[in-house]
Amino acid sequence: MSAQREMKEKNPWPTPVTIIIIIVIGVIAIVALVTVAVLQNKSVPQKYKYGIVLDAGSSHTALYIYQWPAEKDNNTGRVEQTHSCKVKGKGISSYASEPWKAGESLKECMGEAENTVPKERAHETPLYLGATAGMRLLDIVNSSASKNVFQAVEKALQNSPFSYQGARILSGQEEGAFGWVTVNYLDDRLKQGLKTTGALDLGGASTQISFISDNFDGSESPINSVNFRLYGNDYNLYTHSFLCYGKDQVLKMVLANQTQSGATTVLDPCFHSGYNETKNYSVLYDSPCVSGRKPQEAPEKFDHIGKGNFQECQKAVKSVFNFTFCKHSRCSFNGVFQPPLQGPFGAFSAYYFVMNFLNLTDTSMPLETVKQKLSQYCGTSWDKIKRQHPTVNVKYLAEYCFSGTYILTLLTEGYDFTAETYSNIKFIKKIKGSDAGWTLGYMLNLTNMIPAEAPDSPPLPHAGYVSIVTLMTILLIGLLLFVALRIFWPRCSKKTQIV
Ligand SMILES: Nc1ccn([C@@H]2O[C@H](COP(=O)(O)OP(=O)(O)OP(=O)(O)O)[C@@H](O)[C@H]2O)c(=O)n1
Repeated sequence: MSAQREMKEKNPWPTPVTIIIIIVIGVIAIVALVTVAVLQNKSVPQKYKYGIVLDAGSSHTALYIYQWPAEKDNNTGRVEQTHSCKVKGKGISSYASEPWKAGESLKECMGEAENTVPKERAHETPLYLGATAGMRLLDIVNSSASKNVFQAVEKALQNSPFSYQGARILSGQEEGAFGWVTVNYLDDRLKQGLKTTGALDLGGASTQISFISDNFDGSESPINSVNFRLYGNDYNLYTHSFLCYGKDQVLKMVLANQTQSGATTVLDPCFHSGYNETKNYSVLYDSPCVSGRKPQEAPEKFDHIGKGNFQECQKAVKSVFNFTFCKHSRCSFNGVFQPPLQGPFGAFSAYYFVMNFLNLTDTSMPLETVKQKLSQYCGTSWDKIKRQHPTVNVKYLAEYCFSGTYILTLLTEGYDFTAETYSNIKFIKKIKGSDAGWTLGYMLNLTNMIPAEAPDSPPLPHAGYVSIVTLMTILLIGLLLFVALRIFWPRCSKKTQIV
């Protein structure tokens, strides 16, 4: 047979039935992938767990409610402040002579807590009360009065629907350390093992400084050392709390220094000219921070008259610091060891209230300019100040010149911030919606919400998972398009074959 050339067209692809099956499987696969991706990323209605902390400070009590995703309380969910309530009236230590009022005072804020925490969560919501320097001082002068106040407070809290976990006085060291934990937790520095921020807390009766220093391992002054292991990282924190160095007690100490002669008139450079109030010697000297120093021949009252002079005020404030003795290699003041300052600092509580009022929270402003502005403010007459701030509580208003001067003196002379390092301080009230202060750190610690070791990460991060699903979907669509082209435009896929 002679060689015959037979031109024969042959389609190399599967039959239409096979192709339809492939398309159907492909479509099902895409639908399944998209459904899974959508379901994975769908925002399910979030359920929360709650925790409540009462900060019983020297000047006032505040209630904070925290929440975190219920399914993530195995240390991975973010805890955030969802509500806060300022208790009306003074701090619980001021109810020493009528303790039942301390319990009564909490009722309004406890009511707000009941309205905030869902009823079904209340019984499992831990409730803590921590008292700070006001109660520390009361405990020193009258421990039975302090016990009575706690009893009254406990009674009020035990009657709440929450899971009451107890009320106690925090040590100054705890107050400093938990403030540091709060700031660094909220900044996400702990989980990521980043360099930490120091914490500066100024209250009414005490002040705290806490930071990590490469030059501090706790050996020189063990009482200033707190060790943590958090998310797999070790921290050796330097912390110190100065009792009596909160701004209300320092004001008493400065005034005590000015009234040692038992005078009936005191010309005070830290108060505005035109300020004139009659005050009681016994009220001024009622605190253990100045007790024993009341002049023997003191009259009942004295006229507290403002002079409005920043430089003189600085001198008067400096007189409450002792810089002359130090048995360590270096000290801040009053013989307290302090390693060299290191890193950025967050300054909160009264640091923020005062500097914010004075419009001096911008620390990029040269320190000299800050002093000039404060000097100008202190030199303004009391009448003008009152006219300029008609809505501000007059008690606070009268003290801002003194408070600003004390803050600058404490930071620069006390802790040794310089013109260069002053800009390392950031005056803060809140971080990502939660107040800076010891309460959050305290709750995180008591509820074991910060693990010592880093939690295991999932085999695939969320972003990786979404990328893989997207890639596979694109590939499948491409494959289906390719197959469809082959079917509907067969010529594109036909090749002339020579058999
Ligand atoms: N707008 C405001 C609010 C408060 N203050 C002052 O800030 C201090 C209160 O700070 P805070 O952190 O609330 O202190 P306490 O917790 O009351 O005090 P401590 O921690 O020492 O017990 C008080 O001196 C108060 O007069 C202020 O100057 N301006």
